[in-house]
Amino acid sequence: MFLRRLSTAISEAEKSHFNSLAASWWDTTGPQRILHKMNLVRMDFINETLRSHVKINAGVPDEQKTFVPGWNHHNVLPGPVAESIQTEINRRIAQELSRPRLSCLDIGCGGGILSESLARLPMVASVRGIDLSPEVIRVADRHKALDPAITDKIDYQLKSIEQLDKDDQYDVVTMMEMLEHVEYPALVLQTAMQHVKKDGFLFLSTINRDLVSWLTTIVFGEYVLRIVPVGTHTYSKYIDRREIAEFVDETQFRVVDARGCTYVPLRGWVFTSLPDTGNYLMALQRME
Ligand SMILES: C[S@@+](CC[C@H](N)C(=O)[O-])C[C@H]1O[C@@H](n2cnc3c(N)ncnc32)[C@H](O)[C@@H]1O
Repeated sequence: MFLRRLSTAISEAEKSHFNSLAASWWDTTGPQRILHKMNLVRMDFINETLRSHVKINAGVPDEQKTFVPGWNHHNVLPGPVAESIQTEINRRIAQELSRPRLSCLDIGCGGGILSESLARLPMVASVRGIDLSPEVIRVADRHKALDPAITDKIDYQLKSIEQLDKDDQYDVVTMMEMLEHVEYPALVLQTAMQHVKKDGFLFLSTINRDLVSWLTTIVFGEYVLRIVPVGTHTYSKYIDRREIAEFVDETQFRVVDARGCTYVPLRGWVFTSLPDTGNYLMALQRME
């Protein structure tokens, strides 16, 4: 078990499974429809986290930092502040949120559902999407060309996480619905963390190993409702949120947020307050 969690390779069966889904990746009523629907909650999660951690004094010379003593350069204020200061802070937050400045890496990007949404955020300057399935990268590349507003912001590359240049670092690294498909998640996670800049974020979504997730993702998702093809998931590859926390070096990263999410028929994906049951999202921030 321990060894399984230390190497990174994806099995040939998983690889050909994703290649076979490539053609229908962008069909929002097809086999990947659950990823399309899920993308709404994951973008809310990413957006909220980035907005609440905007550094509005970044790049401002010390003498121009007019704010209250003890303020920690984030938009978190100690105690009551004058209205004019709050107005100035709000102005700078809005300015930062509309300035394209963040570089993103989307690991296991598939056909680019998340990569494209990231590229549409005004604060994002560039997105690199990597995946080891040639068919899905081809589909991602073709699809981004449909929207000139994002075409030049995204760069897709056919490569696995292990093939990334060691020195490549990004403000935001995402790894959505990927860890439950690799043979050895601990090393994949640790490799992903190496590519996060100081103060940057790693966002991931995956699935706990429990009865609820077995019932929702495999029994109902694959066999009863046929939402995803049979064989999409392997229960033994699911990873508990607590296991992820154990893989993380606490001197380097802190868990900023962890939220459960679940699919409600006729409503779509919603957040739950149960990150230890079923599907979940996590945000980690690099401190060192
Ligand atoms: C379920 S799909 C998720 C796609 C995308 N992240 C999303 O949520 O929309 C998982 C993807 O991870 C890719 N993948 C798995 N192991 C990988 C690795 N070691 N390096 C790069 N991509 C990998 C697969 O080829 C597949 O396209």
